[in-house]
Amino acid sequence: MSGVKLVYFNGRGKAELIRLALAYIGLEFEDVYLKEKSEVEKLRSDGHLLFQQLPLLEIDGKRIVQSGAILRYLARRGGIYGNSNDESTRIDELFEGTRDFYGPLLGMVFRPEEDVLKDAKEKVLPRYLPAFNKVLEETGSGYLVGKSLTIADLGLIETLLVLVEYLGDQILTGYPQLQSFYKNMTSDEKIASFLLGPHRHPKNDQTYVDTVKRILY
Ligand SMILES: N[C@@H](CCC(=O)N[C@@H](CS)C(=O)NCC(=O)O)C(=O)O
Repeated sequence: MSGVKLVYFNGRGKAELIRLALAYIGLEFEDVYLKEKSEVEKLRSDGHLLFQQLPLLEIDGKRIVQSGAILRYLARRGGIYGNSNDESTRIDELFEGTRDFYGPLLGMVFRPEEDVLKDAKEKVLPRYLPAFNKVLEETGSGYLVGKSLTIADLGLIETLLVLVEYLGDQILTGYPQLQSFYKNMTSDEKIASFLLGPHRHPKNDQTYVDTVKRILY
């Protein structure tokens, strides 16, 4: 096992935030996209997937699964996980909030026929947009916790990027702190170069949805 490898399906899903985190903390890595069911089955039968699921990060001779564990590992390694137990706990609260916010948005891509979009607009957005806007207003630093970027900010910007991409930037109207956060984060040098670079996976489209369904179901 050599070099850093992120193994996932050919899409964003639970891997995109890991790609952003790897790029942000400056680790060179290779994206390994599995496109066939046989490739996933091989990893499973080789015993490389603890719970039979992806993503999988190979790094420094280790194999790590569970996106939350991978992201925290990278956050600790890159110094974007706070400086005390209290700070890390606050980061966890907000980071978990971004993951709960992001989850239903993935459903917009996979199950548009099930009114997921309507549900997202009526239930998910009113729960998370005001809450994150308020936190940013309280810290006043442009970041969710303290005065510098943490993994919680990366979680939030990835969620907002998907939201704006699918629903348009008017979705942030009425949330001034989130609008400035979106603007500042997308113009951050490291984030902007990730967004323009080779690791940013293109918007999930029907081909992607079909491929994932073919591999998984
Ligand atoms: N809690 C796990 C969930 C991983 C997960 O649901 N992976 C999906 C793809 S996004 C998968 O591998 N599904 C195949 C399966 O469950 O057999 C994580 O966050 O990494």
